[in-house]
Amino acid sequence: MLRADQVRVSYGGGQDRVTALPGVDLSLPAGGRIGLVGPSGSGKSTLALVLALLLAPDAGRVELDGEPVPGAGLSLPKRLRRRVQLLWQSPRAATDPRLRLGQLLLEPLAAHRELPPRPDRPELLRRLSEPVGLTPELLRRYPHEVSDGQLQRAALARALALRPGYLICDEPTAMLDVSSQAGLLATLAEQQRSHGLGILLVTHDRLLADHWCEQVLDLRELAAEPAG
Ligand SMILES: Nc1ncnc2c1ncn2[C@@H]1O[C@H](COP(=O)(O)OP(=O)(O)OP(=O)(O)O)[C@@H](O)[C@H]1O
Repeated sequence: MLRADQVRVSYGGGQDRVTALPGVDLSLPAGGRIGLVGPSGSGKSTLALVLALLLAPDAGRVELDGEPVPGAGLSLPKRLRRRVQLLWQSPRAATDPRLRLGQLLLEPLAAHRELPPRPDRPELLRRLSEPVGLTPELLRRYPHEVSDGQLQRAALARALALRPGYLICDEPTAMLDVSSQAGLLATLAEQQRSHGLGILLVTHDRLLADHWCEQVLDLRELAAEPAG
């Protein structure tokens, strides 16, 4: 279970202070599929960053499989960081344009010193890319040589490379056309089933959330007091 307990986040200071999350609870079960909806500015992305262990809340706590998470980002031990991954809305903003897709997939493994010897890498790349439908030919291309849908698939394979227990998806289909959206959601569902991945789908699209998720939470109802 990945849990946010009375999580509070503010940005800025003085007159510019904005309370993005006023004290919010959310639980994402291992192997569960939870939707998070709410209007623009209600704090969905902020809560996504907190749950992805990238932003430390001002107050409240985050718990990962029963263990309190002490802080966020690079201050956390690698063994905690690898357990939760984030799939961003824009794959172009989230990927290094100088790396071929195959290199993008292997990068997290290199960062965690888990890259196998060179002769074993083609097999590893095949294992990472096949479930998301990327061909070896696409893996040789740079991000500017592929579509948004193909790049988002590479971003998903990259997020799954370290075999996380939880995946936070912040509007992952917003930049994609309808057929790429359906393909990505089908791949996510398959990962949930086959690997017991817990998935939080952040979206402004209530219909999509109702259709795809086992439970849908509205951030306005989670907030203990109105954001402002
Ligand atoms: N880095 C930041 N600095 C200052 N204010 C911020 C920052 N990030 C978000 N905010 C503010 O915090 C509030 C919540 O923003 P957030 O992006 O979490 O909402 P959201 O529900 O994801 O919105 P959207 O659906 O438009 O992406 C908003 O009022 C926003 O303007």
